[in-house]
Amino acid sequence: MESTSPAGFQFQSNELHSMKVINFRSSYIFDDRRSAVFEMCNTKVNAAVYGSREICTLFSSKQGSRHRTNQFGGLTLKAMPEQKDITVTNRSRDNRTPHVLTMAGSDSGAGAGIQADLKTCAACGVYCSTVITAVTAQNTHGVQDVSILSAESVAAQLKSILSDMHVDVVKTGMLPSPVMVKILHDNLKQFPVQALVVDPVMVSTSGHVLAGPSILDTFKQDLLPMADIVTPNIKEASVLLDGLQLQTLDDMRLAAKSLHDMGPRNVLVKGGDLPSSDAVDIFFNGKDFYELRSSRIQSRNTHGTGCTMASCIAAELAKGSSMLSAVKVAKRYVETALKYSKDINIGNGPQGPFDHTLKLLRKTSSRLQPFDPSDLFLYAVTDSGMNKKWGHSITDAVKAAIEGGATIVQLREKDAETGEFLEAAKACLEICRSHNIPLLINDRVDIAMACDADGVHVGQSDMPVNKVRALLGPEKIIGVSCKTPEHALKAWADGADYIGSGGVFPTNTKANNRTIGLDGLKAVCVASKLPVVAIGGINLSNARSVMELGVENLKGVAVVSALFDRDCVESETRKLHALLTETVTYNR
Ligand SMILES: Nc1ncnc2c1ncn2[C@@H]1O[C@H](COP(=O)(O)OP(=O)(O)OP(=O)(O)O)[C@@H](O)[C@H]1O
Ligand SMILES: Cc1ncc(CO)c(N)n1
Ligand SMILES: [Mg+2]
Repeated sequence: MESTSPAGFQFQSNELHSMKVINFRSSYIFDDRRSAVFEMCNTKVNAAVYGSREICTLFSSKQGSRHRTNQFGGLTLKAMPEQKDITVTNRSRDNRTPHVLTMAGSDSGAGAGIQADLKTCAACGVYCSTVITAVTAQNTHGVQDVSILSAESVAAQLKSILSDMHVDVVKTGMLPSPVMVKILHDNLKQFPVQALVVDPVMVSTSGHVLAGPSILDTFKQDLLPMADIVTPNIKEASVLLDGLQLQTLDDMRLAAKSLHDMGPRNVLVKGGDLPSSDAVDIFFNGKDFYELRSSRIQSRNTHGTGCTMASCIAAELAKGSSMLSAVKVAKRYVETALKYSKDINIGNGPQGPFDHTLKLLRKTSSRLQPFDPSDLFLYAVTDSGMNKKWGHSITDAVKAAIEGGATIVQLREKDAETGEFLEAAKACLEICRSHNIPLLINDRVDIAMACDADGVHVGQSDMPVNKVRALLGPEKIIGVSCKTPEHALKAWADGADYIGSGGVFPTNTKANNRTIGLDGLKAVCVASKLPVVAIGGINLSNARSVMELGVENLKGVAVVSALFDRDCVESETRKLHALLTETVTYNR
């Protein structure tokens, strides 16, 4: 069996049973090789894995100085979800602060460059250190001066940070001379990080050249192959592709593919400068294309959107997000920030900055972890009637489900009185947070906001997903019930994070609910660009048939009665968890 980590790194074979690996983190290294950094809770050392995609060699690391250890030499790893002794996951971080290092130019007007990166990371709750490559004199009229820093200064800044601090993700912006790419390469070889986000900044929006033609070959030959994602705008994509003209979404897809062939693992071609009514970006991961669409905000305050987008992607990756989730959150973040600051008035020129820190105005969420599709594996949905029947309090029921192995919880209290529901939600949230399990609220956006739950699940006739998103902000989890491929595609376009599809089997929990069967579920999964959780009448006797559909997007099952219409919720959950774990390969 083979498992793909959230960061897309693959392992095979099964020789590692006694070692518990927590905190998987992929990073690129050198000599065309990828590495992964592990922390072993039993050995209490950091270990890095250097190697090709299949065979990995473990290195241990003490206080930053990495040396090879024979104990792990040549070891082949298997991430085996069904065996709890190896958990390849990116969620446990020992309370370490997620950290992005930005290597970019200073923008005196503070809308783009280093200043945008610092503000974006702050708004995302991520620490940001800085390596300044150039100092620009820039305002809302344009760029008046550029002073490039010496190679020695840039090298010293990078080393200073990387030799001391634990950096999760490096993000690059303005790299005005080829030697800076080499310095970056050499430093990352010595101090590997989880991911490299490359914003191939070349020209400012006002038309000023920020990195001249001399950089082009280095970008193509050295920088792009190192990148986990590269984020060109239309003009930069064109320059990188020898003047290819980009006018349509199909052109952008073609460009994304050609850029991917140059070595980066993911490509985002940004369409901010395309004259269309929506702002559409194309994301390509080497396999699938995703069209990321948001409304175009009519505003002069769009200077620095590109830097902001790349920093937000880096910040989300540093928090442990998968690449696609990071890009989606970043897209929403830019849209929300532009909307929020569309009328602010800074400077007299044609290109104003926007306010990155909008989120500081909101209470920041106390849950740092982003949504991970594997959270949908065993999705527990509560039911007040069932709890009453068995004499369980809602908190006891939630606790028991989590202890039995539930990976996400939804409170579905159809007939609860609002004040009571809120108190119950707050208590459940405390339990979920202590286990690092996301808590969603069915339908009631107001309750979710009042208790700062991790998200909301809505049905087709509840509040529309785009309205829920506007209320909850870019980071919260939104799920939506879908019965058809059309519903699924709309859910993606509206900005949901996952879909629940069913009823797969007949159920008493929901009156007048049409059953779509396994075939209906499969059709939705195949069409969906979002992860899917199956729901409706799923229990110990039929869960296997659901998981064995073997469709990639199907990440788990959502269950009400089979967990909560029982005397012992914990043991029922445990049984279902064990059964699910036994079934087909799934991605964790
Ligand atoms: N007016 C707008 N409304 C909504 N989204 C926008 C708008 N302008 C740009 N975007 C989005 O912002 C992100 C950055 O894209 P853009 O093409 O502007 O990058 P860029 O040209 O590198 O930015 P800059 O050079 O100003 O830093 C993309 O997701 C894009 O779709
Ligand atoms: C310093 C700097 N970096 C990047 C950009 C691109 O927006 C800019 N205008 N200035
Ligand atoms: Mg732009």
